[in-house]
Amino acid sequence: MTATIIDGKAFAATIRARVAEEVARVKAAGVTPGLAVVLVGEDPASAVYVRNKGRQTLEAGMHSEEHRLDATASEAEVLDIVARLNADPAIHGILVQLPLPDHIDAGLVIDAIDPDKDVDGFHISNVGRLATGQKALVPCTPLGCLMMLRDHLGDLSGREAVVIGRSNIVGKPMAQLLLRDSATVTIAHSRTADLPAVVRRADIVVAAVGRPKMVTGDWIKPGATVIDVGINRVPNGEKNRLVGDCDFESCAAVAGAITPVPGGVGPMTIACLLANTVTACCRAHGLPEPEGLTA
Ligand SMILES: NC(=O)C1=CN([C@@H]2O[C@H](COP(=O)(O)OP(=O)(O)OC[C@H]3O[C@@H](n4cnc5c(N)ncnc54)[C@H](OP(=O)(O)O)[C@@H]3O)[C@@H](O)[C@H]2O)C=CC1
Ligand SMILES: Nc1nc(=O)c2c([nH]1)NC[C@@H]1CN(c3ccc(C(=O)N[C@@H](CCC(=O)O)C(=O)O)cc3)C=[N+]21
Repeated sequence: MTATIIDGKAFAATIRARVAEEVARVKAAGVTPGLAVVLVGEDPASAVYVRNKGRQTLEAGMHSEEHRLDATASEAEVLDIVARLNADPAIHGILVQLPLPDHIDAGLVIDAIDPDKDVDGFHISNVGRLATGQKALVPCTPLGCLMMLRDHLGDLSGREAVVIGRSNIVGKPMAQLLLRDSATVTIAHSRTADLPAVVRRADIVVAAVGRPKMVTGDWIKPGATVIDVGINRVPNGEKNRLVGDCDFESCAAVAGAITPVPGGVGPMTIACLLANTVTACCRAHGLPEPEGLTA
């Protein structure tokens, strides 16, 4: 069997086109959705992400701003910028790029963001709202994965899903979203006993580990849908190359469908960030919410 390749890049372009339509509608009502990104220090791994984000925000017709601070900036300086953005009526979405330098408490900074502007969905109230089934802003990477799964599989109810990784930004919210869609969810991590056997049960595998090509084809149930969240830079001659957490060749030989890296989850993450910004803007102004762009 050879897997269908789920084209995240193409799917993300359709989401961004929908976002642009919604931006036009909101602008006609007199509001321009605005996204602010806060960067502390230079993280080379995040450079492409940040560049693409800024460009695509403008292309969708939104207002975009970047606030760059030196790596030596104090926690108080970061909190001060967040406070100003919270109070700024032109800003509907705030994203503080992670990781932050070690001397800054990331949890403190995230929880200082107005939850209604927290387009990453990392604030403790959004985490709690998602977990309790209330209206929330949902983390972009899991939201993008969910959209691809629904698009490819339709109804997810009753399906066996295994999420590998339990981070607050990917694994845990992914599991919450799958649970909300009535999948039977297992969260695996570094202490999971016999991980290959656990993954072999899955109709849906979401790999969010950060280990290049860890998941191999012999772990995959024939016909399963594999979502590869991993973004790993590995040396390739003079340059670096991006690979996922799944060994694409061997997994694609067994899976029913698989996302590539690059061109899978990454572009969907950015598209969902734009979608969350329009959603936050509509909620802030009491405008009807976009359809099909939320979880
Ligand atoms: N495409 C995109 O838009 C995005 C991609 N990413 C990528 O996704 C990957 C995961 O990111 P993130 O969640 O932030 O990473 P974290 O490092 O925060 O979490 C990794 C998780 O993987 C688990 N893990 C580590 N080693 C193993 C192992 N050998 N077997 C099983 N589980 C293991 C860890 O378990 P434990 O908790 O026990 O330590 C942990 O829960 C990275 O490659 C990252 O670059 C991240 C965000 C967005
Ligand atoms: N507050 C915060 N929120 C995040 O969502 C967040 C973050 N911090 N810090 C870093 C991680 C990583 N991340 C990526 C998003 C898109 C691509 C992406 O577009 N990747 C392209 C390729 C990019 C390339 O060529 O390097 C792809 O996979 O096709 C990658 C990585 C979001 N993150």
